[in-house]
Amino acid sequence: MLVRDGMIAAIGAGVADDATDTDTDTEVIDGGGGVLLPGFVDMHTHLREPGREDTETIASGSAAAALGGYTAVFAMANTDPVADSVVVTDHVHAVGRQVGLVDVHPVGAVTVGLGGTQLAEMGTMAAGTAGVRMFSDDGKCVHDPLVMRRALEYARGLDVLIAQHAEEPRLTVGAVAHEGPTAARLGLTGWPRSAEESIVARDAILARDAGGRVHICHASTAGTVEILKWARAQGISISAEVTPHHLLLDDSRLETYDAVNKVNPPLREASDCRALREALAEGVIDCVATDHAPHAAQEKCCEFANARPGMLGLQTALPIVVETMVTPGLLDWRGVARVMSERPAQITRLPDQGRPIAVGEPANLTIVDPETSWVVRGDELASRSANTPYEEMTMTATVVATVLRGRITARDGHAAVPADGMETL
Ligand SMILES: NC(=O)N[C@@H](CC(=O)O)C(=O)O
Ligand SMILES: [Zn+2]
Ligand SMILES: [Zn+2]
Repeated sequence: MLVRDGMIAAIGAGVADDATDTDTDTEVIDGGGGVLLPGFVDMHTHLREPGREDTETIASGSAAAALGGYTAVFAMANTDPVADSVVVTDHVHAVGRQVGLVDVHPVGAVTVGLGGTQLAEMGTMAAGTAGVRMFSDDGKCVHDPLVMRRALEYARGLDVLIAQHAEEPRLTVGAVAHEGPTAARLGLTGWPRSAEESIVARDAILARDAGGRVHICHASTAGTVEILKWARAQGISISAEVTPHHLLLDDSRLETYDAVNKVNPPLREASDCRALREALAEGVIDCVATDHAPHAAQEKCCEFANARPGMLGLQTALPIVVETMVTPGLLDWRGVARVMSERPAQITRLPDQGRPIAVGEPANLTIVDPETSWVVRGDELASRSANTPYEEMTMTATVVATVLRGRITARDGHAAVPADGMETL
């Protein structure tokens, strides 16, 4: 494949040789018989800037994304200050462009300060230079049904997406773990499946009547899958994502009380993992999103009940999709392109991501070596935090290179220097 001016210029035997003969500046990447995919798109990333730059910056998170094979990420709004105004969303977008390792699309908050009562100025955020196209109070649920209804009505008019963190707060007071036999035995307060499912069902019905598009963040239960099937059959505009950790891990991980396994929604049971994998294979769940959630060591190395929920995800997503979906035969590589790139780009209406690999298309690409294994070490990841539940685990499938509009943003485990030479990495 020949890439020129950020676009795919030619594909076929010999095009690279011809190019290097005529232009000595041409960079050559030998794919080594690996897999060429459209660059991944993450609908759910926490970059922690502004406010908690000690745990992640837009630069460090962008490097992690490029190393994970991503060419676009959506940065959630639960920063400090909250991304509930055009000042913050345009700032995040501008810094993302300056860094230049991945397209950073800020997510706008649905309600002022994630407070759940007063709608944020979605229209001005959508009209800003960032062109915000997705709104979410993620971290908190838009639990008031009237506020959610209004948000969906406005979203319809603006043609933007509302992404819901589905958690009925009255059912999760004090909850820190999946409600089931494991939590009962360990003495941890339970978070029932119904806390998620009741909101998913309610929001499907609200979206039907408002005519807006709703997206379900981090689907975690078999019951959510059943509700999604029902809603789709009704023709409701609903989409959903699943995280790598909910595909791979279950609540047996909590035995050690190590808070690295604490996450919202909580790790569920093995039967839920199976249902989520099948739903992703069948397209009932549209895509994989990381919910990359960096936290400082002191926020994780404490009593389980007091630890912050969330885990790193950008650099480990692909090998987990390979392990849970490709190796068991649930998805082929075409399917990986669908769930990691094409569907998230379609849901968020990104025009230049998740495109076919063809002449005239933008060169947003990921080259994967499906055979090579590596060992996860939190302190070696590009993130400023190290809260990975996969410490010392061997992962198979390695990102050889990531290309953003023709520029190599990651290669052989090294992220490119940010576009303007920023030193904040
Ligand atoms: N997933 C998490 O456990 N934590 C997320 C918030 C969220 O996604 O709900 C965070 O911001 O840390
Ligand atoms: Zn959430
Ligand atoms: Zn999140």
